[in-house]
Amino acid sequence: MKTLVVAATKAELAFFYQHFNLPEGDFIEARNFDLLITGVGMVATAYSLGRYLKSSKYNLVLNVGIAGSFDRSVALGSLLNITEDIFAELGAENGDQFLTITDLGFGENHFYSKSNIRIDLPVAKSVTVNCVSGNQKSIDALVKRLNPVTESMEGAAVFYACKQEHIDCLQVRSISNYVEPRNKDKWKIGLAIKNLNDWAIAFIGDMN
Ligand SMILES: O=C(O)c1cccc(C(=O)CC[C@H]2O[C@@H](n3cnc4c(=O)[nH]cnc43)[C@H](O)[C@@H]2O)c1
Repeated sequence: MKTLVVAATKAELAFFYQHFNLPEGDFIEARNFDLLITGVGMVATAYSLGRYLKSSKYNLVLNVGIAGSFDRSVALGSLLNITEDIFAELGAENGDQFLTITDLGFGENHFYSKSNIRIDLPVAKSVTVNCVSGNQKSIDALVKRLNPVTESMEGAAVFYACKQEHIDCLQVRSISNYVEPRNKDKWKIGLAIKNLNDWAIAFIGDMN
């Protein structure tokens, strides 16, 4: 059985590709792990994992990527172990009230990582969104309703696919920005990607 390393973009694993001397491509089979680049967002992620998880080859999915933090005490470039992830927008508005897909009786929107592998990083709760939050009113509403630490565009989709296929899953996110009205000049993408790749290289190295 193998580990499947999953990221939304190749750029988020640039140093990992270099370190393991991986060829270009969105699905790569290495000796000790496979790597899958899904594309950004929950739809691309679910489609891609649906294609590749069916092979029954994997005992662990490791989802890695950058993310925004709602919590200003989390330093940009720091890594978090996301153990809980929620599809924040999946449901229905009922005036000022938000009804989750569970409230509507159509399924689940809240997922947990399931793995016995201990990783030495602070744990955090995340939300997964289609639209990166950049409006102070919607940010305040999201924090009030779900109190997340981080936000990504894929995490809960990975947890969902792994739950469907009964495969253990870890999600490690490196904080590239604070969730605030959009100002990409303040994002520390390079630092977040470097720290994420150093961690992923060591993790995969230690496992094999
Ligand atoms: O502009 C670049 O150089 C660049 C390089 C690598 C990746 C990116 C991305 O924008 C990746 C999109 C990816 O980032 C996650 N993300 C990061 N911050 C947030 C956020 O505040 N809210 C939601 N998602 C965020 C997300 O998972 C995307 O897949 C750019």
